[in-house]
Amino acid sequence: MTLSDVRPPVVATPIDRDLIISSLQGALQAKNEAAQLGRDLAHQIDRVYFVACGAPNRVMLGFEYWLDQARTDLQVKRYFPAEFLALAPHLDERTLVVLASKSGTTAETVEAAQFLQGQPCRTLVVTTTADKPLAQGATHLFLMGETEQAHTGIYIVLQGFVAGLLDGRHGYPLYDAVMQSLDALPAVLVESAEFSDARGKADAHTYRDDHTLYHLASGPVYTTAYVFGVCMLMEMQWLHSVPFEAAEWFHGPFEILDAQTPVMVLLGEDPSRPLAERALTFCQKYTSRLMVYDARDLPMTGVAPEVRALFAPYALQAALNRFAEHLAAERNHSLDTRRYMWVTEY
Ligand SMILES: O=P(O)(O)OC[C@H]1O[C@](O)(CO)[C@@H](O)[C@@H]1O
Repeated sequence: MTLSDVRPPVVATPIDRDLIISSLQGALQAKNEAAQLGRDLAHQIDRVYFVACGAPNRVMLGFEYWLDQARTDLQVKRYFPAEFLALAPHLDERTLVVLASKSGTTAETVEAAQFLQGQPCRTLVVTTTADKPLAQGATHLFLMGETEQAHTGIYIVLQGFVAGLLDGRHGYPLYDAVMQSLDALPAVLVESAEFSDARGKADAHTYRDDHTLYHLASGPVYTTAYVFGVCMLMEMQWLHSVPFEAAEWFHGPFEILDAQTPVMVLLGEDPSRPLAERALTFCQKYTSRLMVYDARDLPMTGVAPEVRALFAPYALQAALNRFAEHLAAERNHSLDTRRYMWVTEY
């Protein structure tokens, strides 16, 4: 008898509206203070470095995109903590380094924070609770509280900060819409999950025996392609699950496609959407095994129309979480299983 014979079968976790909504209350409160800090620092800083691993790093990718799109004159860069330390970019009193971590314990991120304590720059840290190693010594600390939704919580806090920063520095016409819509985001996550649950179940059944999956997305929606493709399907399902930037699809990767290749295309509502649509048109021609998740199909109730594009990656993520839950059940492979991460020395 093997271990899998005695373990209970994996089941998809039901959508828990109250848990999702209550888990994000700390982040929603912190975002107001973060927005105020953004305004306060608007003319005190010239550069913002975003530093994190994994999913929080890809949340920051979205801010890089939107800060560019807003034509800010701030210098904005995003780093993995280990690269940040190895490169040691310019730091001075007009530099803000933003660090975020769901656990607050990720070694590379904590090491970067410790290094920064001896530097002339400011730091802004987002994590869960004050006892976490990452919370120590930050110039500005934002705590979400223990949460099941730390990835979205980090987004909420940093979105508040970035909205305040842009408004204070350049004037940001979307400021009020962003801040009000953030309050609706927890319910939007529930809504998107409920809206997509049956479809996620069907897709999980269809693709249960595939070991390779490609994900295509453009602009800020690449955050979702990465978090779903890598942090969920690679890390939690051990699948060969590869996210690609749609902008690069025609520069090599598309050669992998044949009629049996499973591809997921994620469509957002930001200016990069036509890039993903172009990749989709190509995929429709050459593979019959295509999944399209389009933010335009999601109601996003309570999100102002003019800021739907900012929220689309998170609404899509909530939809895809249902696919992951059902895939875990179909494959009888729990999303909590790790063989190396937090288990071995690395
Ligand atoms: O947000 P944290 O706790 O720093 O964790 C980062 C880790 O989380 C993930 O984003 C997802 O599990 C990993 O890719 C990464 O190692």
